[in-house]
Amino acid sequence: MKDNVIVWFRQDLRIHDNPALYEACRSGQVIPVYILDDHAAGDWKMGAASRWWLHHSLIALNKSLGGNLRLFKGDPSLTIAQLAQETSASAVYWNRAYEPWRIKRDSNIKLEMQKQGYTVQSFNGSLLWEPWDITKQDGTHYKVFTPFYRKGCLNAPAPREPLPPIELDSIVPSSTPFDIDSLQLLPKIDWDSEFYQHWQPGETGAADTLSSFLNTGLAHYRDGRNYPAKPYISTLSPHLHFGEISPNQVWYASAHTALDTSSEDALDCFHSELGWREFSYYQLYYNPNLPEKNLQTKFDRFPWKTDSSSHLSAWQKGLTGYPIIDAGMRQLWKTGYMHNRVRMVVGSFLVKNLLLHWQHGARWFWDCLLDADLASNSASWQWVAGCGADAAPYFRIFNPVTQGEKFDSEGDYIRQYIPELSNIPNKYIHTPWELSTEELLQYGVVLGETYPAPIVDLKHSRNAALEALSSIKEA
Ligand SMILES: Cc1cc2nc3c(=O)[nH]c(=O)nc-3n(C[C@H](O)[C@H](O)[C@H](O)COP(=O)(O)OP(=O)(O)OC[C@H]3O[C@@H](n4cnc5c(N)ncnc54)[C@H](O)[C@@H]3O)c2cc1C
Repeated sequence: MKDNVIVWFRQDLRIHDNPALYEACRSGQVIPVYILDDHAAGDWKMGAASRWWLHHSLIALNKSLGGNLRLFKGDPSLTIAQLAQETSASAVYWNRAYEPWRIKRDSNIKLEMQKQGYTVQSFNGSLLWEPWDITKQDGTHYKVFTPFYRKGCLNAPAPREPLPPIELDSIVPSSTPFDIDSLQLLPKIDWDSEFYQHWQPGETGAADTLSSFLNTGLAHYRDGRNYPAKPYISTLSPHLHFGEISPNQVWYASAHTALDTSSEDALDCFHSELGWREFSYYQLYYNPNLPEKNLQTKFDRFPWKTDSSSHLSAWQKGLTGYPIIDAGMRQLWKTGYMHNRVRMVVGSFLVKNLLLHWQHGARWFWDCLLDADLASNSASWQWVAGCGADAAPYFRIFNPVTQGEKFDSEGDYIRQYIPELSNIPNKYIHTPWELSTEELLQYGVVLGETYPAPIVDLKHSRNAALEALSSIKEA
């Protein structure tokens, strides 16, 4: 008779290429479990959009596990110890997670369970390279992306190839019903209705999304990825965040497709974006304060505005009067996602034109993004604000009008999310205020009524940002 092994699912909600599950299936009878732990997560417990995704992803995972996923809520150290006793398990396996609160919690659980005689093993199920495997020649860690990725990662041993499929005939049947509603993950207000049109959480949805990207997006990715109305990005981020697909599966599947279609150039670009994901985790691992503290401490003196409420609320609601900003913020609210180019532009606008602290933005994204990820969100906001490790220089201020004109020249993205501007001609779609009141009326727009007038002047706010920056330089 084989031993019982608890497999603790976390951000690896898949059965394929899941190292912990794979090893457990080889060595024993599997007891699969998911535990919602809002307590240890503290300030970074999952936001509303992530909870929606998790709800559906767990349903999909439970189906793949033949209805045998055990669900719990609370302190995992107690849950696992109790479950191990009840099921006479001899081992606990999980795939590693890298949030500081998880590292702390998991290390304690490992120690405690080992003391009690259990075998505890953790595996790499969500990164291409472990942070501690990528170091400079002098043993220190990288601070800048390009050398991290090109010298560090690409010269390290290649990422592990996806594991062979497993037989799931060794799962111990669950005696308790799968009560997903007990986790209370779905929003109480009806705000998620559009999510269903855009997303299919779960491993099948992840595989379909990857396959559609490989068929139609990858070859155009290098340039196409900058245009928010074009279908050349993968939209894999929530699937990757919840581990419904591994980065290894994505890395190797895209490499095979690129080889078949001679798209090596596009592949290099796509792989380097996966590299940014690795770099975000790397930064979080070496800077556990990344979500809360400026990496460049001189930004601690930055004179952020404190009377934030009206501008912040206009930004959150997509009512700033700058069409590309408003389209992005509305895309986020409606679909739980925002295109990367637009994330950078709305981030720059919040931090540089409105002079609001990047943490306001990071918090709002945390609640609204389906792919909200502590590593990528924190590292990206620090990058946008200019205070991160390898950040966009603070003086590089995205101009929302020129960004819109360059990357959405026909206004397709704007019209999709701001229907009240849909009749405005392309020439003015990014600058409706340049039309006269009569002309605007012709297109059904009354500035300040049907669509807001710009809430700040771009030139003045840019100068104010540069002045604020020079104040921290001189201090
Ligand atoms: C202010 C700001 C906040 C962000 N917050 C998050 C977040 O919470 N979660 C998140 O997953 N990404 C975040 N990103 C990074 C990026 O915008 C998204 O990963 C990307 O838009 C997801 O779309 P996609 O899957 O189509 O990406 P693709 O372009 O198809 O890229 C493939 C994968 O590579 C990874 N990736 C791509 N770009 C980046 C990047 N710049 N940084 C890290 N990983 C990247 C993602 O896992 C993505 O799914 C943020 C970016 C900014 C500017």
